[in-house]
Amino acid sequence: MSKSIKLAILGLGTVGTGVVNLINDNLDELKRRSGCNIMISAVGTRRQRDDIDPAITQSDDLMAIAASDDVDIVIEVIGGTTLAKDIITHAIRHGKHVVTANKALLAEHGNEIFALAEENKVHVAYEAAVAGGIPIIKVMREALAANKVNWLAGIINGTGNFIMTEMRDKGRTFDDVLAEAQALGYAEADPTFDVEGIDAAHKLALLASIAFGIPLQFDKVYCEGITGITLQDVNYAEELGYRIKHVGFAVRHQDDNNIASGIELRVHPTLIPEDKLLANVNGVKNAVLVDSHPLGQTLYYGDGAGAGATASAVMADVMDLVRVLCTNEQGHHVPHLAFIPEELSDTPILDAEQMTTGYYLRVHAYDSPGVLANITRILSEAGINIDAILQKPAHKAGQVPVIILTLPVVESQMNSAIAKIEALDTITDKVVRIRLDEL
Ligand SMILES: NC(=O)C1=CN([C@@H]2O[C@H](COP(=O)(O)OP(=O)(O)OC[C@H]3O[C@@H](n4cnc5c(N)ncnc54)[C@H](O)[C@@H]3O)[C@@H](O)[C@H]2O)C=CC1
Ligand SMILES: N[C@@H](CC=O)C(=O)O
Ligand code: NA
Repeated sequence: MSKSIKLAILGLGTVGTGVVNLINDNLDELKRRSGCNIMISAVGTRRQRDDIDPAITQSDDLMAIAASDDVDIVIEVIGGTTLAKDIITHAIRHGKHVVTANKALLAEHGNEIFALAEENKVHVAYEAAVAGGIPIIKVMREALAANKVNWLAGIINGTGNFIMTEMRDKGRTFDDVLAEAQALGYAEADPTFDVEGIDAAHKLALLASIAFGIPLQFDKVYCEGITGITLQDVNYAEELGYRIKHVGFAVRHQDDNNIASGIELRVHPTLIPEDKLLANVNGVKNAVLVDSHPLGQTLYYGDGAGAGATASAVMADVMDLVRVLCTNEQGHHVPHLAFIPEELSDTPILDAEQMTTGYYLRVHAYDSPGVLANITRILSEAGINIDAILQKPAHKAGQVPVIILTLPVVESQMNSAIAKIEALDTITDKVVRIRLDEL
């Protein structure tokens, strides 16, 4: 065994403990695959843990560990965007390679962190930050490196997908399933990030950057979560042959010369035909569908959250670095992006109003003659094609829910049509809209 590589694990929560357990369970595999001796030299923890090997330093001084001469790779799994940022930049400045699961930090400050890593010739690896255990960053960086990515669509929040699946299949309440997702270690410290789509938006920003070779632009991602989805909509969608999933889309628009003219970045609930693979990704599973040239469509599927899956991704990055450190004494490094060419550095992220999708509309109207005709007239005048209509029997005070599926339409057109529908005297509530994608 040629060399020893020393790891520091900062944060012993779900993921940190998962990494310690993985190393204990699979040490022989790790050594055999890397040809190196891999050891944990320090852990950063608030309280001393007696289940940790006494040979490993335990400290609550995370900044000191990050700069320690006794550490080659710093694994940041405390989460958050303040202390985690200080620790990571401190580690980079001290020449440490960094492995992190922290998508919130990278989505918000990744451009600066990757630039600092470049300057210091170290690597910041983040496989665990996107789609948990699915090796999607590795796929983008390595397996699809020769392809041009046209678009990708992914179910990239395990907690949200777990909640939607349990609600649909078992009729459980939102709060009950969320509490279970927290107990299972799937949810973010602040679960609003999961259910309001913010976590998925963080991950989409990272995916789009690596897929299209553009800077990280989390602030431009259109973001809607799952909190507005009711069981009623789930059931109506099913009657029409669709499942509702929370999906992140990154779509490259190009001009006639094949130059990127704009990029769509959006996360929101969407209807997917029930026979499509993405419609059948359930529970804590994630999946990312990538359409690239010349390969075509490929799908990546697996656990999107949880200790074991996330530790697997963290250690995949560690193994990459260990191989490099063991074979190259000069400290070879792999940049996040080799460079961002001038023409890509300011590719616009399109406004949500310019995006085109199909829609599921649920309109509540008084059961009076001509009401349906009025709605369909407004849609037709707005140039919106109806794909299906379902009129349910009146259920309260003579109100009828009318469900409409439309063909793809530009969002601004739909906004003005919905405003006109809501202005009709016969309409009793705000129109519920969920986007629909045939994928
Ligand atoms: N749980 C999951 O399935 C996944 C989590 N992640 C990311 O991994 C990171 C960690 O997530 P979890 O392990 O789930 O969170 P967690 O809350 O279970 O663990 C964080 C740990 O860090 C410790 N910590 C925080 N500040 C500290 C300090 N100053 N000194 C010492 N210890 C400190 C906390 O006490 C806690 O034990 C987050 O960035 C999260 O977004 C990424 C993919 C999946
Ligand atoms: N909270 C996240 C954890 C993994 O990234 C999720 O549920 O997907
Ligand atoms: Na991953």
